[in-house]
Amino acid sequence: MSLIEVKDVSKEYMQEETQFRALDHVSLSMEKGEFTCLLGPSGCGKTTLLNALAGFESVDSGSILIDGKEVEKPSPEYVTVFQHYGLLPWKSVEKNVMMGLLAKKWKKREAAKTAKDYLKLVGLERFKDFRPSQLSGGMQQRVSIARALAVKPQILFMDEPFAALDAITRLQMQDDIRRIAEEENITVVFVTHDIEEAVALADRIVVMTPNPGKIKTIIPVPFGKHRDRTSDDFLVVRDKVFDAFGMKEEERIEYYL
Ligand SMILES: Nc1ncnc2c1ncn2[C@@H]1O[C@H](COP(=O)(O)OP(=O)(O)OP(=O)(O)O)[C@@H](O)[C@H]1O
Repeated sequence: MSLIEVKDVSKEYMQEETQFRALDHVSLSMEKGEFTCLLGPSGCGKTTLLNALAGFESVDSGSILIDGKEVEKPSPEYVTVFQHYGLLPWKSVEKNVMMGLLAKKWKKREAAKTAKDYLKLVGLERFKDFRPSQLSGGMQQRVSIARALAVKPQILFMDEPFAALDAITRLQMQDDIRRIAEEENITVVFVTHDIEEAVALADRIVVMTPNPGKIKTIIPVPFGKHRDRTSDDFLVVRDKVFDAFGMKEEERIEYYL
């Protein structure tokens, strides 16, 4: 059995007195340790699906199972990282990272040690006494990732976590999260609308389309650890994704002829 199983899930919202189908018969499974990107344009239901997986939202029909159990509410085994870092501004970086551990009734000294280890993992050990406002956006997102990882989640849900970062920091963060997920054997479900980001990160890319939100296709990314954004293999997979969205250059040229 797969770690995550989404079976024939549909979800509708009321919009101006009409029903809007945000997810339409979505089925999908994800294996332990797999890095899955949910990719698609705005409004295709990526966040709705992620929130349903993380237990923040219910679905109208179908089922979502994690480890064989129906998802009914958020679980401490699964942590979500959002686009906005959600750090407490009055607490130090270290104390922010310790929060989840203290909530799990860890002793202060052990929580501080683990927080230090994870701050090291994201390259921020020497900033442990800083306040979040003294850090750049990329550094703050690293702190929120350290906080998420410190509780050793089985699954990490990430909703466009790098969307607010500059292009260079974003590339660096992509490499970091891919490396950390592998090192810690974490199952990651990552929402993005950036095709290159999905190819750089995923083991499998779930291509979604809107109106109603559906899975169009699933594209495997056979690179494992080695992700060279300039390699021919990378461009081939990227092309496949463009193709899935009907955006390939040849098609456009043909159209203009
Ligand atoms: N609470 C809500 N009430 C009404 N409609 C909603 C609600 N949440 C989402 N929707 C609608 O459901 C559709 C899917 O939204 P969702 O946020 O899942 O898309 P998305 O693919 O994550 O988009 P984006 O990339 O812009 O974040 C959208 O058309 C949105 O307007």
